[in-house]
Amino acid sequence: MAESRTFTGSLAATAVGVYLLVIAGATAAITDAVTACTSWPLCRGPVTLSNPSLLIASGHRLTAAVVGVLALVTVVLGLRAATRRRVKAALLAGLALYPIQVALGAFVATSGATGRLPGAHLAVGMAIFGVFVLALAWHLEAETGSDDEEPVDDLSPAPMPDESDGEDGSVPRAALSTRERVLGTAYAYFRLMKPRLMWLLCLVAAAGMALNAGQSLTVRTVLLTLGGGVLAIGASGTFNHVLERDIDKRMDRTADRPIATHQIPVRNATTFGVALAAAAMALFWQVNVLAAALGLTAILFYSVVYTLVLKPNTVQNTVIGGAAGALPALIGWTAIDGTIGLAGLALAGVIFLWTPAHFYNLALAYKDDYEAGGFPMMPVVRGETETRKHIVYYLGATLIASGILAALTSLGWVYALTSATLGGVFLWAVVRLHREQTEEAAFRAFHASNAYLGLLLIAIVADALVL
Ligand code: HEM
Ligand SMILES: CC(C)=CCC/C(C)=C/CC/C(C)=C/COP(=O)(O)OP(=O)(O)O
Repeated sequence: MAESRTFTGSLAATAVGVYLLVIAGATAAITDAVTACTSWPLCRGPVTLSNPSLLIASGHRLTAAVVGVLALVTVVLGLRAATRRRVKAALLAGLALYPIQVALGAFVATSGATGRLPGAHLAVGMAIFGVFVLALAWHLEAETGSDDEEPVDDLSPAPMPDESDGEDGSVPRAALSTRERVLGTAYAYFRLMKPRLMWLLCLVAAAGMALNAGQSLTVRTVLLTLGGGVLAIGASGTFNHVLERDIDKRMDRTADRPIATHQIPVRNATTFGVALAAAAMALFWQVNVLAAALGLTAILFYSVVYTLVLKPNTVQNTVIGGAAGALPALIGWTAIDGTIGLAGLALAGVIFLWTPAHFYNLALAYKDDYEAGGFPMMPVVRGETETRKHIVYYLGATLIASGILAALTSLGWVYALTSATLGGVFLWAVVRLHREQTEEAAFRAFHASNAYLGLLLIAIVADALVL
C-alpha cells in the first residue's frame, strides 16, 4: 500500500514536471531562447539574470534532466508496483518517448530549425504528458476504486415533497416590514441570475478580448461586452430556475430557490428573464452582429438545449453543455473585430475541457441530490470511481489545451508558470479526492478547478495587456 502511494506521488510529480517542460517550451519565451542557445547539451555563455533568454534555455534543459531522472524512477517504481498492466504499458510508452524528445530538442537547438521540428518537439512533449496522465488515472482507479458501487439503472425522481403544511422554517411574509420585503424580493431576483458564475465567465470573455486586441482594447468594447455577458448569464440563470422549479423542490441544494418556494411567481420570473435577455442583446448588438448572435446562442443553448434536453436525458449532459460556457471566449474574441480566430477557438477549447473537471467534483458532492432529482449525472449512472477517473482525464486534456493555446499565441512566462503551478495544485487536489473520497475533498478539488481557470485567465489578460 505504502509502495503504491509512493508510486502515485512520484507519477503525479512526473506528470507535473513534464507539463512544466511542455508549457515552458510552448511559450514565446522559449522560442527566443532557441536562438539564444544553439549549443548542446549545455548553453555557452554566462547564465545570468541580465540574459533572460539564456536563463530560460538553461532552465529548460536542467528541468528536462531532472524530470527525466524522476520519470525513470517513476517507471521503475511502477513496474515493481502491484498495479494494472495498462499502467505499466503507459509508463513504458512514456519512457520510450523521452529519449526521442531529448534528441528532437537537441536537433532543434543545434540546427536552429523552425517550423515542423519544433512542432514535433511540442507534440511529443504533449504525448509524454498524456501517457503519464493516463497512467495516473488508471493507477488511481486501481489503488482507490471500488467495484461495490451500484450505479443506478432506473432513475425515477423522488416523490415531490408535500407543500401543504407550509412549515419550511421561513418567516411569514406578513410579519416582515415593507423594507425587509422589498430587499428580500430584490435579493431573490438577484439570486435568479446565478451571480456566483459571473466572475469567472466575465474573465473568460475578458481573456478572449485581451488575446485578440492586446493593448488596444477600448473601454467601450469592454463595458458593452462584459455588461452584455452579465445580463446574458442572468437571463440564462433565470430561465433555468423557471424550467427546473419542480425538480428544484426535490433536491436539498436547490429546494430554497426563489421560484421553487413561490417567492417569485413563474410569470414574473419569465418576464424578468426576457427583459434581461433583451437588454443583453441590446448591448451585444452595439458591439457587433456576431457577438449578438453568439450571445443569443449561449442563452438558448444553456436554457433550452442544456436544461431541457441534455441535463435530464444523457450522462454526457455537462460535457456537451460545456459548449455554452465556452461561448463567452468567442464572444470576447469577436467583440474586437467581428471575426472568430484560432486562438479564440483554442481558449474556448480550454473552457470546454475544463468544465467536466470542474463540475464532476460537485456531481460527486451532490450525488444523492442529483439522484433524487432524477438527473443522470456521471456518479449516479456510472459510479464514483469512474467519475473520479474522468476528472483526471479532463484535467489532463485541459492542461494540454492550455499548452496548445500558449503555442498559438505569444503568451509568456507568467501564463506558463500559472498553468503549471495551478495545474499542479488542481492535480494534487484531485489525487487527494481519490484517496479521501469525502464531500470536503470534492469541494477542495472544485475550488482548485476554479482557482486554476481564474488565475490562468488573469495571467492571459496580464500577459496580453501588460507584459
Ligand atoms: C455544464 C456546465 C456546468 C455545470 C453543470 C456547472 C455546475 C455548477 C454548479 C452546480 C455550481 C454550484 C452553484 C451553486 O450551488 O450555486 C457551479 C458553480 C460555479 N461554476 Fe459551474 N458549471 C458549469 C460550467 C461552468 C463554467 C463554464 C464556468 C465558468 C467558466 C463556471 C463557473 C462557476 C463558478 C465561478 C461557480 C461558483 C463557485 C463558487 O461559488 O465558489 N461553471 N457550477
Ligand atoms: C454568456 C452566457 C449566456 C453564458 C452561459 C454560460 C453558462 C450557461 C455556463 C454554464 C453554467 C452552468 C450550466 C451552471 C449550472 O448548472 P446547472 O444549471 O445544471 O446547475 P443547477 O443544478 O444549480 O441548476
